[in-house]
Amino acid sequence: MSFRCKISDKRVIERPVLLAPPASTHKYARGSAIVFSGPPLRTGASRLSAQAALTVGAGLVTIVGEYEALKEHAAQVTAIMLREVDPDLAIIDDRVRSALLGPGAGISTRTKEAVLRLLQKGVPLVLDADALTSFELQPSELFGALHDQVVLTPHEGEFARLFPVIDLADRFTAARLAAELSGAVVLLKGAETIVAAPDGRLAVNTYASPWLATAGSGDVLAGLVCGLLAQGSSAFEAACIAAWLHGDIGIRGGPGLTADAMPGLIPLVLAACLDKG
Ligand SMILES: NC(=O)C1=CN([C@@H]2O[C@H](COP(=O)(O)OP(=O)(O)OC[C@H]3O[C@@H](n4cnc5c(N)ncnc54)[C@H](O)[C@@H]3O)[C@@H](O)[C@H]2O)[C@@H](O)CC1
Ligand SMILES: Nc1ncnc2c1ncn2[C@@H]1O[C@H](COP(=O)(O)OP(=O)(O)O)[C@@H](O)[C@H]1O
Repeated sequence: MSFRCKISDKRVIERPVLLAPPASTHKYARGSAIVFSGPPLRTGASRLSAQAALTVGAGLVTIVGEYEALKEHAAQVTAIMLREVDPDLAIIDDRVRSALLGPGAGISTRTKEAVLRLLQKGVPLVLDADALTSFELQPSELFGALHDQVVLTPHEGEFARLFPVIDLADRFTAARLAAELSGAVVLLKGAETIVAAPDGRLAVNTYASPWLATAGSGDVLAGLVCGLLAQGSSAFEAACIAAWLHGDIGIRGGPGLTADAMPGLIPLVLAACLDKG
């Protein structure tokens, strides 16, 4: 594992410690991640996620999608690989350590089916945005298929759609109940981000900035979680570390910060976390 997660006695997430990869490492040892693309003209969100996953340290990141969508990505990315999606998801082979689905995916039966197929693969998984909202009418269908290496990353709107029975007035209790109900780690986004695991672990990230409230910011966060899962962090730790790193991106970025600029700040954030010992 590349990061040590630190949480205070008061359940506040602290600066994580980044361990440099061993001299003998190679890109597959650092972890291979898959990010699912949105359809043509909706590819930006998944691209932001993929850039964040790669920059936070996954050894390889592949964007998977339909051919016309990949053409858009090809005009924008270089280090990130592109592969056409196949119906059986054979792309999720033994080397793949994490996946992300939802940013820009579209709210549809197609997205729902893709989520359920992906969950059957058992790979550590981040479900964000439209992958959550697509289950608004039948959340139990999603909950029945989740496993404990899944991280759900709703903002309050998405949370209310997926967990209509849970009152958001107390966000700590809401996140804890949602993790229990769904059986997955829940990262509830907002000015304070709460992370809850089905086994009762709970943490909060207060180290953030309102400059993070900008379109695509959550897509970057989802990509960070995916990139950390690829490197071997557990679902709960990946969510906690990502929330802190994302907060630091916001603090460093400050006024004028856009999601496009966020991946470029990640190396500075990582350098400040690097274990010098
Ligand atoms: N560059 C891009 O391509 C971007 C694509 N995005 C994608 O656009 C799609 C829609 O995502 P959105 O999050 O905009 O919209 P949603 O489809 O989640 O709906 C937004 C609605 O949710 C409600 N809501 C309640 N609490 C909220 C909160 N805390 N934050 C935001 N909305 C809240 C509001 O009523 C708002 O009208 C997703 O697939 C997302 O990944 C966005 O992430 C923005 C950037
Ligand atoms: N006022 C705020 N203070 C700190 N962080 C915020 C604030 N508002 C939003 N954020 C963070 O910005 C991100 C927004 O994500 P999201 O709502 O999914 O946007 P998008 O869908 O456009 O990517 C979340 O990580 C959230 O925690």
